[in-house]
Parts: sequence; C-alpha cells; structure tokens
Amino acid sequence: QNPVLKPAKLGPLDLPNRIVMAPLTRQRALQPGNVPGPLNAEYYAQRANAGLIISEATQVCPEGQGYAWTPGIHSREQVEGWTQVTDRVHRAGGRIFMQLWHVGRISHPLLQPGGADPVAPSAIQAQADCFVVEPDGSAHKARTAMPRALETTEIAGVIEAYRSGAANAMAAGFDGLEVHAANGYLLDQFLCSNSNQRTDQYGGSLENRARLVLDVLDAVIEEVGDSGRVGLRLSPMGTFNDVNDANPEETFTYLLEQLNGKGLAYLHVNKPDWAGGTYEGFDELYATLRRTYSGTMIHCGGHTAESAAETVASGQADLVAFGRGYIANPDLVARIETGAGWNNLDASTLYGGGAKGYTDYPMMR
Ligand SMILES: C=C(C(=O)O)c1ccccc1
Repeated sequence: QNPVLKPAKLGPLDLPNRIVMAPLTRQRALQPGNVPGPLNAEYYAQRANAGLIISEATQVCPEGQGYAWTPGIHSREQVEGWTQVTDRVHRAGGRIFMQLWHVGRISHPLLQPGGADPVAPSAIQAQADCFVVEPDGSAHKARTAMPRALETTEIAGVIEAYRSGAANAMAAGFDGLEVHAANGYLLDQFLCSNSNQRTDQYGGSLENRARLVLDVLDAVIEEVGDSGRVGLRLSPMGTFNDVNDANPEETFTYLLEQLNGKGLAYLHVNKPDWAGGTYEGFDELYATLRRTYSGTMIHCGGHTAESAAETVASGQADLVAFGRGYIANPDLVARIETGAGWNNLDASTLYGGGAKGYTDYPMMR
C-alpha cells in the first residue's frame, strides 16, 4: 500500500491519509468584492478526500491582492462566502486550512486601493507579471509595478492584517491557517536578500530579514490560540517572482531553527518546478532543512503517486502535497488507492473562468 495512505496526526487533527491538496490560485472568486461562493464550495468539497486541503492563497487586506478575482479574507462578505466552503468540506468529511497571503510588490496600481503603488520591503521592481483589471472590467497580464518601501511604522499594520485574516478565517470555519512565506510574495520578499535592502530592524542581517515572518507567525498563533493549527509555507531557492536569496542554506536554516519549539502544525516546503528556475542543489538543501527542522514537514513539487510514496517511505517528508494532481483529479485518493490513471490537466483553464476546468474534471467510474 502506498505510504501516503497511512493516517497522520497534524496538531489536534487526525488525518485519514498523508495526501494534501496544495494551495492553488485559480482566480475564480467571482462574486463582487473578491468573494467566494457556491462554485468554489463545490470545487473544494469534491476534493475533501484529501487528508488536508490547503486553500488557494487568500489576501488578508486589499493591498495584498496581485491578480484579478483572487479571494480575500478581510470583509464580512468574504467571511460569509468562505463559510459556505468550509461547511461543504466538513459535510463531505474533509479538513481545510486557509493560506494567508499578501503579494507585496507582485501587484499594480490598477489593483491597489486608490491606485496607489504596491508595497514591499524596498523600492525594487520585480521582473515579474501580475494580472490586472481595467476600469472597463477587462483583465490581462501586466508587468508588476515599482513598489513603495513600507515605513517601519507601517509594519505593525501588516502584522495586524495577518492577525485579523486569521481571526476571520477561523470565524469562517477553517480548521487552521498556513502563512504564505513562499514564491516571492511579501514575506518571501522580506526573507530574500535581493528584494530586501532595508536598513531598519526588518532588513539587512539574517535575523532582521526573518523578523517579519516570525512576527506574523507569532501574531497568527496568538490569535488562533493553538500553534498546532498554524503552518508555514517556504520556497527555499525559489526564484518565482524574481526573488533570489544570496545564501538560502544560511537563511532557511536560521529560520527553521527559530521555528523549532513553536509547535507548528507543519512546515510546507515548495519546489515550484512549474515556475521556472533550475533548482540546482535543491535536494541537498532540502535534506539539510529536513535535518534542521524538528516538526512535521509537507513536501510539494510535481509529485506523482510513486514519487510521493518514495518521499514518505524515505523519511524525507511526513506528508506530500499535490497541486496539478488535485486540479485534474478530484478523487485523487481513490486513484492512488486503486492505482488508476490520472486525468490530463487542461492548462488553458488553470486561471480565471468558471466551472470548465475547475469542477468538471471526471471522477473514476
Ligand atoms: C499564489 C501563487 C503562488 O503561491 O505561487 C500563485 C499566484 C498566481 C499564479 C500561480 C501561483
């Protein structure tokens, strides 16, 4: 039997298997005000067979949005919309965490309140793309704008946004939260040396670059009241969205040493092979991180049933997250149990749109 089918304990939760639905941006929060609804609830309920679902990245404040139609968790309507999602997932017997997100500089004035500049640790433009909505409602890919560096006095407000996002998500019925510090978004921009040129206590040294993600984690843990319901996602050596840390082994080993003892639900390490980058030396770095971190780890990055089996059997990770696998196969657990083949992924319907390529992938007969 594939070892990912073994049950697992995650904080206070008993998971029936070690198969995780990875956080997947799909840009389908279609109700006005970036509010999720019944279509999203159907999509997640179909995938409630996962040991744990991690929701798509969800912005904790309006400034945290970088792409059209991504959901937020900062308004009453959004909390009500997400409540439909968690209800459906729980009634289908599943468990779901929300991934808390702030895009930082991966945005554009067309998405920002009052047409302002996006915010970031430093005024350094990412060579990256976002997805904007024009006043006439049309939407398209756009180059990310030159951001404004956050004032030191604004950092407390950013931490507060994650705290209130955590409170709202728990009020919406989520079983826990994942802090998104991966893939070149705000918290990763603070972690990585090429995007963080600050001279205050949030930049420069290793300790200073790791400070914000640790402050955010502490605020979220305090809000939830149980560190076993809080996870963290990192993408060591990631270059998606134009981040590039000069010494990832030093940066991420230091960060993991600060995480030990916090009693987090898990540490989720992402190798976003879909996002370009060579990942030369990633497996060695990952092995070092696995030796450094004393808690539960989730590994994500292009997994098949076989690679997931090997990852768990070898002790490299305790759980495995599937992105593309869960997009195209709502009944992924049954397919892994029976050895059935997987549906082909339709890349043309990954982002935006409605039910097509979202809730219409066939389940096994
Ligand atoms: C939230 C994302 C991430 O974490 O990479 C994302 C956003 C847009 C497209 C793909 C992925």
